[in-house]
Amino acid sequence: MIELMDNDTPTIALPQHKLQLELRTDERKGRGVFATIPIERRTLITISPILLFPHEEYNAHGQYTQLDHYTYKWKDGMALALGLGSMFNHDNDPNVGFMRDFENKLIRYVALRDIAVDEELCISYGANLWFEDATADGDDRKQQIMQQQSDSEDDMAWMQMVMDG
Ligand SMILES: C[S@@+](CC[C@H](N)C(=O)[O-])C[C@H]1O[C@@H](n2cnc3c(N)ncnc32)[C@H](O)[C@@H]1O
Repeated sequence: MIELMDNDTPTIALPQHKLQLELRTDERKGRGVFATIPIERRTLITISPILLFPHEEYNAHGQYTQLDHYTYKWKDGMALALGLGSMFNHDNDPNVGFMRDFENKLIRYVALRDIAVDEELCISYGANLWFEDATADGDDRKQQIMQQQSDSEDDMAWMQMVMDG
């Protein structure tokens, strides 16, 4: 929820601490986010404020650093999600969707379906991966989901499409 204070600057609630999540490490994927309690579909998992790198700065420096494994496409450049947002691994059948909020410079992460205890919380990075996907299985529908996310300008529309199944 976003509230405007008297001076019109937004105050953004950060409810992430209500959910009991863990960081666990996988040999192939590195660190990832796991549920320790059941999470219901449509639950807001976390909100990550972003750090924006303008295109010029990113092209000159960022793309040659570790940042390139973590950044999201943004309106005017590339964005690093602060906090848990940078820890979600990729799955081509994701159980977590994300919505970029360009105006408030943050990303909201929402459960796309019910998530069980010990399940990893994964997002889709889209169709153009830069690493060997440890979870790929070549399923047609999943490939289609990835491609549609890559093509979509609208995170909300993509999430709706996945949730409608
Ligand atoms: C945004 S980071 C995710 C957090 C990362 N695992 C860590 O430990 O910092 C993205 C990186 O995680 C790894 N990764 C994410 N999803 C993966 C997957 N499905 N298969 C293999 N590696 C994955 C890749 O090395 C990728 O560059």
